[in-house]
Amino acid sequence: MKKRSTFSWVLEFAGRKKSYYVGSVLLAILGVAASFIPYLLIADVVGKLLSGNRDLGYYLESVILMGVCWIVRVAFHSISTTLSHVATFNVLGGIRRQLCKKLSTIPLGSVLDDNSGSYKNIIVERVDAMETTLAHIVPEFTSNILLPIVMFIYLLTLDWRVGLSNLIPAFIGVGFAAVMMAKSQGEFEVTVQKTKYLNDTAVEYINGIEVIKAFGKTGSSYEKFVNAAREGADCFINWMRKCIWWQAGSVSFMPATFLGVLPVGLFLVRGGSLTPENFITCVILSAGLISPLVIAFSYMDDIMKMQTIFGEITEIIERKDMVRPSELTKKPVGSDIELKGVKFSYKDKEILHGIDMEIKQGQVNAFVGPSGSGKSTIARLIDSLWDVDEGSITYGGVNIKDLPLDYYTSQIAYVAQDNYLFDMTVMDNIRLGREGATDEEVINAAKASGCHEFILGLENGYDTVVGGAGGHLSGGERQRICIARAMLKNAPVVILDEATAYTDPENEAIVQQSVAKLVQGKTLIVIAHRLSTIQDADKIFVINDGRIEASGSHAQLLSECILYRKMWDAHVASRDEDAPENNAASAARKEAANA
Ligand SMILES: Nc1ncnc2c1ncn2[C@@H]1O[C@H](COP(=O)(O)OP(=O)(O)OP(=O)(O)O)[C@@H](O)[C@H]1O
Repeated sequence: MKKRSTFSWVLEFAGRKKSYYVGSVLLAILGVAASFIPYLLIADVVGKLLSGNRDLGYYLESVILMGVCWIVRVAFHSISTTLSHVATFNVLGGIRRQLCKKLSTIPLGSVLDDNSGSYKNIIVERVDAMETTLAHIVPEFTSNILLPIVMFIYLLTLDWRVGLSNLIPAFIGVGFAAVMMAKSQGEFEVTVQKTKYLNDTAVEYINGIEVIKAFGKTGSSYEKFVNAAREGADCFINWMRKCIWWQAGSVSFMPATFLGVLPVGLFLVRGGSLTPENFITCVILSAGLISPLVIAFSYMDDIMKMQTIFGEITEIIERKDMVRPSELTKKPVGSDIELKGVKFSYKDKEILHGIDMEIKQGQVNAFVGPSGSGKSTIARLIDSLWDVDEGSITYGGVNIKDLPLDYYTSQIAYVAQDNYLFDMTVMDNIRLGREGATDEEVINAAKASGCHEFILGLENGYDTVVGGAGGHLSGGERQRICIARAMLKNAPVVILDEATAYTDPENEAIVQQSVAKLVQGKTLIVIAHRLSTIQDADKIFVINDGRIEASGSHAQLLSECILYRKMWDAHVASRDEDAPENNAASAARKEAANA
């Protein structure tokens, strides 16, 4: 596929503000015209002075005209820069929106493969870093490149030989700049990688600070961060070392137009083929070429940085989405779920080696098996967080790949091991379960999931803002809020991945009661390590090393499956307080019987 240019991405992200960039360029061009006129006036004034003109009025008019041109130039430049800033903020907003949207449409694995710090770095800092360049480059690069071009063409019309002589030092300077760019492109990418690594290490250090303190690893973890900072600094220094001399050569020669104009011009004046007036005009115009060129070339470095950042952004934006139709064309019948020959790998490691299972509507199903056997992976595939590599998953007889993502996600309520709470109020965190739910509905869901009382006990009740990832709440409280969220969603299929993982024995009964209410009349898939919590399930799947070892009821498996029996014996031996009433499946049954 042909690689899109940074320019075309910028225009796409600018959206309806594209015309602002166009306006910015047009005004920059008008600004160039206003900047050029004073040079013509100066040349004319010098010519008149040399010819002995003593008309003061003429000189005064010229000075006023130059002042007007200056004001017009500043006005055009300001408006041009304003327009370009508005368009640029649109571009940055567009990029951030598209990046965030993309993270929700690509498979979860594609997101998890990278450190969360790198995403934060790209979405916040890297995008921010483009602001100055992008906003200034359009008006300033345009005018600073255009003005010397216009002046150069005028110089050629005055005397083509003197005009061309301007290019001698410029060519030498460009040669230096080309070498510098060739040398620094690779180096710059390394510095970007190192900076990213430094950022990731900092985020890791902050996220893991609790573990670091608990295990007394402050020194070693800090060392990793310091090393990353040192490597980052070293590669910047290395980069500078490699290009500093070339950069010095470039900035020394590039503006030194007089190195060409003076000897050539003097030679021509001496030979009589160039008048002294034209020679002075050429020298003035040549001097005027310098500063805009220097400014224009100072943007080269920024352009390169911007290209690298765009490379990082587009790498994410061009990732393959989970392909799903936008319209519901095949309507599922019921909510049976069937997996046929499902294979799945994380990166290159195959985790599921051909899973076949049927999950019947309204039944309680359980996944049990050793840690790392693939239980959560199956649950995530059913929840469509990843796509299967081989085989299929159907919902109500329709392949889930043929169902719109919005529709399918509305059918499944997934309570994961570590459900995330956002840094917003408890009310809004629960409301995430169903957009538009009223406060009353949220409170009812909280009551049903047994968290109403503890929420009322919080500082500001339902308006209490929980910390990032729910850090201000206990594990059990977070879990109950997540169950309330799932309850509010009221989806026909409920997946509970270790729903009681964080719960102490006292609270487990409360959570189990909430779960029982949540799953009433629904298809339940529960992943549990405590086998007593699922012994009344309609169907238990024993997963072992990415395969289904056996399936059936608790009684069937006890007599037919050695692995299950071993797990049960181990559980019974370790269990001391799992009472039958603390049991998700049996509690669900009791609720169903009472209903
Ligand atoms: N995002 C990931 N990237 C790479 N490997 C992963 C990822 N998630 C899980 N795995 C690996 O896949 C295997 C199955 O993991 P999974 O979480 O499905 O097992 P599990 O049976 O649910 O385990 P547990 O009972 O301990 O939660 C494990 O070896 C795990 O290390």
